Amino acid sequence: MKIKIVNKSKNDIPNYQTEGSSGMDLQANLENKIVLKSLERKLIPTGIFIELPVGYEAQIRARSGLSLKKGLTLANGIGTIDSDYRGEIKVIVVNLGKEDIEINHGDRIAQMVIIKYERADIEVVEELTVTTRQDGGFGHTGV
Ligand SMILES: O=c1ccn([C@H]2C[C@H](O)[C@@H](COP(=O)(O)OP(=O)(O)OP(=O)(O)O)O2)c(=O)[nH]1
Ligand SMILES: [Mg+2]
Repeated sequence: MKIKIVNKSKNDIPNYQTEGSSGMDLQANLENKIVLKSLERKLIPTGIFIELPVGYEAQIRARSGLSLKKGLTLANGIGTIDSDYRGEIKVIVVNLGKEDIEINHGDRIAQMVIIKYERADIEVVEELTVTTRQDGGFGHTGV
């Protein structure tokens, strides 16, 4: 599938790092470096604007290396980019580590995965169908 990208950043367009990567890395587009204190969160611009076909979303996800090594993750878990959004893609980072984290221009701070989604028509009912599980959850089958 194809998406349209406008690149207003001073970085290259986002790209897949390996043949089988599902996410393309997003780079920070910054005039000055940002320092994120422990538990601090900030909105990081990318300078990237995309247009997705209807029926597709983009998910912004943390990069595991940064999460593990520095505690840099996303405050919104997974960011959702709607197919009708035409604004700049921004990344809501949070420092879950104890040390300050420096973010410099060009740093690959997150990754973007393009996903097909369904929109549901809602049928309001009085009862749901019975299952073996019923309301069991949250570890009711054991850990
Ligand atoms: O990590 C993110 C999450 C969202 N967005 C942009 C694209 C998305 O289409 C829009 C709205 O995101 P979302 O629906 O998650 O936020 P909201 O708080 O529900 O805002 P809105 O009322 O504008 O939908 O913000 C980003 O750039 N980065
Ligand atoms: Mg919303």
